This record gives sequence, structure tokens and C-alpha cells, in this order.
Amino acid sequence: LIQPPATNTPKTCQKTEVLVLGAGIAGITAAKALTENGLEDFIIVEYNSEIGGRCRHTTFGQDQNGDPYTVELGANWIQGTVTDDGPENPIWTLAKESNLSSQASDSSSLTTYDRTGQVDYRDKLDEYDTHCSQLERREGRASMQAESQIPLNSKEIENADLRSALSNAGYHPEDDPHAQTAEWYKMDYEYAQPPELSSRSRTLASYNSTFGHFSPISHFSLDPRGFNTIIQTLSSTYLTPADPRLHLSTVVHNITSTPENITIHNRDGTCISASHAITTFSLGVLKSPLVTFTPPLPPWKTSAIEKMTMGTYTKIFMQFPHDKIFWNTSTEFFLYASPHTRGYYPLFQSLSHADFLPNSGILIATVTSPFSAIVESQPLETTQNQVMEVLREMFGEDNVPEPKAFMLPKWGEMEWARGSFSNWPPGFTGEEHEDLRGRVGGRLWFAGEHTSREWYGYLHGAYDEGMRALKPQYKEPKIREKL
Ligand SMILES: Cc1cc2nc3c(=O)[nH]c(=O)nc-3n(C[C@H](O)[C@H](O)[C@H](O)COP(=O)(O)OP(=O)(O)OC[C@H]3O[C@@H](n4cnc5c(N)ncnc54)[C@H](O)[C@@H]3O)c2cc1C
Repeated sequence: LIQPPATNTPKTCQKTEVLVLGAGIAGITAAKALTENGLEDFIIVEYNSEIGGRCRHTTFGQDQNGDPYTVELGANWIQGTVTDDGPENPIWTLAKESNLSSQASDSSSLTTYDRTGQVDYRDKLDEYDTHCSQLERREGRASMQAESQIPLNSKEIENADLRSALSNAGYHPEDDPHAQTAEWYKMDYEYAQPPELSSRSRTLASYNSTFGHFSPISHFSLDPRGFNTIIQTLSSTYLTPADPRLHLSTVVHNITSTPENITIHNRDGTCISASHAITTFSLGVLKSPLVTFTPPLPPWKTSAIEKMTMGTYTKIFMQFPHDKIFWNTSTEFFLYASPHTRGYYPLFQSLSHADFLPNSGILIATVTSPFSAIVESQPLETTQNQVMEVLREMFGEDNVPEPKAFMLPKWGEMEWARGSFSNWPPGFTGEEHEDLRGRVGGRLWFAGEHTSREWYGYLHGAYDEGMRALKPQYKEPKIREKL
């Protein structure tokens, strides 16, 4: 017998046909797909007070008129836009429809440093690329695409991690902090986790599926309305302002399935019943105790949730006085090779560049897992001191003033996200990944960036999964079902 949780649940729950759980890009896209297929009886339930999920901005620092800048705490880049003959990244399409203000970002606009100051080790970036290409060529997968070329059950391929594969291909950055930092920039900066925690085949395929499939160009959102404007635009095609089908600031804490229906129980004591529900909560949320399932999710589902990993990517924002900018403002990126710890404040991105927020004095440092966990758990003051020490090694003790503002979001601690984006670990099979997406009990569906086989981690992956999660009559041949 299935028992709903014993909370102060009202006797009758609100009713709808489909519950869309989460108003990030996957949820907003799923509800749009329902609308396009003639199904308008749905309710979207969202933890936060606005839509957008991990596409989230805030105000930071001040311009010379005293007005704050808008900075993106989460997603910032449209990764891969379009080439002349397409296909086009749907996020790029949405950006154009929203008149999003964005700028092409050039990852090769870069100067390299270590504790002795500026040292040119850009050749180490080429070395990494050469070894990756060799790896692909050697295995005959130069144009590898996840869906078509990797057999679901090819154990040898699925088990390999990128670190040992690169090592077998003759790449050994272990004793060279310059090479390690170059590798971090090429790998961890994209996947939020190091090569030893990443599947060899999926990482290379995912990279090709994004930058080979759409284009190698990435655009950086600079829109003062925030990058989530693209998701607002998407929602405005079918939601009216104050649409009663959008329940914001509502935290789901239990999902109960019966053969007849599915009911969500919320923290505020309300409940809603539906014929079907689609959860777009992040993988981090599914791993956490925030939402319970009655009956519990089956072992094939919990095992897949446990095995796919969630990385953390932390942006550290700092603003320096506009008359004391100490770096070259025509360069976008500054790499730092720590002599002792791989991934220790390895990257600073300048927004003070003429094409971005000129003269803003804003730098963004980025750290990723596992170092993100340290930065998130230590006092902000400690992080600020460490960052200042690194910047003074790079640019000279006397040249770097104290910042006027300093801030970082803690993605690992946010109850509604629990990390930044998913990463495909070695040994996680294609079949197990299908289980992440698989429907449970006929009524409970799953979608989000983590369920995308080609584009896990990305906005376009989440969009694609939202779009195909619920098809008319709830038929989706690609979705496997296990009971
Ligand atoms: C720091 C960072 C940088 C990134 N950079 C990029 C980038 O540059 N380019 C790119 O393409 N991607 C980037 N990403 C990844 C991108 O943001 C995600 O892939 C995408 O936003 C995921 O969308 P989603 O709809 O799957 O999940 P989400 O956006 O997480 O949406 C899920 C929604 O569910 C809600 N929710 C969770 N729990 C509950 C609950 N119990 N009750 C009710 N609602 C709940 C959440 O509040 C959220 O709104 C970045 C992410 C981060 C964090």
C-alpha cells in the first residue's frame, strides 16, 4: 500500500493533467512542447521566485554612475552558435529571438603566468590539443558523435577515463604545473571535473557534439536583463503575465505515485495531483534528500542517479577601482600555474575588456571540483586573501590594490541545485544513462541537462531534453521504461 507522507496535507489536492516540476530551461521547454501539442492543462512548480534555474544573475559592483552591473552566477555562454549551413544551437536561436546582448568570446585571447609573473607557456595548450586529436585518430573516432558511434555496451570504451587514455597517448602533464594548468583550461574549465573523473569517450564526443556540431564560437551574455531573458522569452510564448499555471516559490518535498495518478506534496502544505509529472530537478537535487519519492525510486533509477556525477564550477567576482586596473584590458583571459596545487585559482577572465564591460574593473576567477568544495567551505575572507596573493604573484606586489567588491555563489550549497552541472564518469554506461532518463511507473518522467546523452552539462542539452521529454499522447519511442 502506498502511503502519502503524513504532513498537514489538505484532503483534496489541486488537479491538473501534467505537472512540470522545475522552471529552468528544461521545464519551460517541456511546457512549451505540451502547449504546441495542444495540451494546456499543466502546472509548472518552481522552488525559486523566478524562472531560469541555473541560468541566474545578480547585480554586482558599480559603474562610474553608481549603477550596479549585471553578472551571471550560472550559465553565461552560448556554447557553439551556428555555421553557415547550420545546424543552429537552439540557445543561439532563443538569444536572437530575445535580442540578447552578447559578445563572441575568444578563448585564445590569453596570457599565461606563474608565481614568477608572466611566462609564456601557451605551447602547452597546443600540446594538449595535439594529444586529444592523436587519441581520436588512433582510435578511428576523429568525427565521433555520441549517438552514432559509441555502442551502448562497449565496456572497454565506457570504462576508460580520459586521464589514462591521454597517458597512453603519451601525454604526461603530472610534473609540470604549466602543462597541468593548460590541461585545466582545456578540460576542467569545460567539464568542472578533472580528466581522471571523466569518461574518455563521452568527454571527447560531448565536445565534438557541441563545438563540432554547432560551431567553435561561443557567445558570452552581457545582457543587463540577465541571460535568463531567453527563458523568459520562451515562456512568454505560452504563459500570460501572472499565469495561474506557474507556481513560483513552491518547494516540492514528496512525489507520490499510484497506478491512478501522481501527487506532489509541497513544503507549504499544498498538494497537486496529475496524470503525469515530469521532474527537471538537477542531478544534484535528485542525489539529495530534498525530494522524497513514494514508493521509493526503483534501484535501476537510484543507481543511475548515484553514478552520474555532479561537478561544481565556481565563479569568483571581484571589482577593482576603474583608475587602478592593473591588467592588459585588450586580453580576455589570464592563466595562473600554481606551483603546488593543480586548479588553484588557475583562471581570471577580464570583463573590463573593450568588448565586454569596458572600464568596469571586473575580473572573474573560476575554480572547479575538487577545489570548488574548499572555496565554498572556507570563509570568504580567506578566499579573498588567497586570490589577492595569486594576483600579486602574477602582476606584481605593488600593482594590485584591494578590490572594491568581492563575491562568489556557492552552487554546492544551494538546496535547489546542489552543484553546477553533470559530468559523465568513467564506467558509466550508455544503458545506465538511459536509466537516468527512463520513466518510472508509467507516470513519472525525467529530463534536464543530465539526461542529455550528447550535451549533458549544457543549456542546449537541457533544452533538447525538455523538448522531447513529453510528446503527444505521452509517447516517446526513445524513452525506455522499466517498472
Ligand atoms: C556556474 C555555472 C556555469 C554554467 N555555464 C554554462 C554555460 O556557460 N553554458 C551552458 O550552456 N551551460 C552552462 N551551465 C549549465 C546550465 O546552466 C545548465 O545545464 C542548465 O541551466 C540546466 O537546466 P535544467 O532545466 O536542466 O535545470 P535547472 O536550471 O536546475 O532547473 C531545474 C529547476 O528545478 C527547480 N527545483 C529544484 N528542486 C526543486 C524542488 N524541490 N521544488 C521545486 N522546484 C525545484 C530549480 O529551482 C530549478 O529552477 C552552467 C551552470 C552553472 C551552475
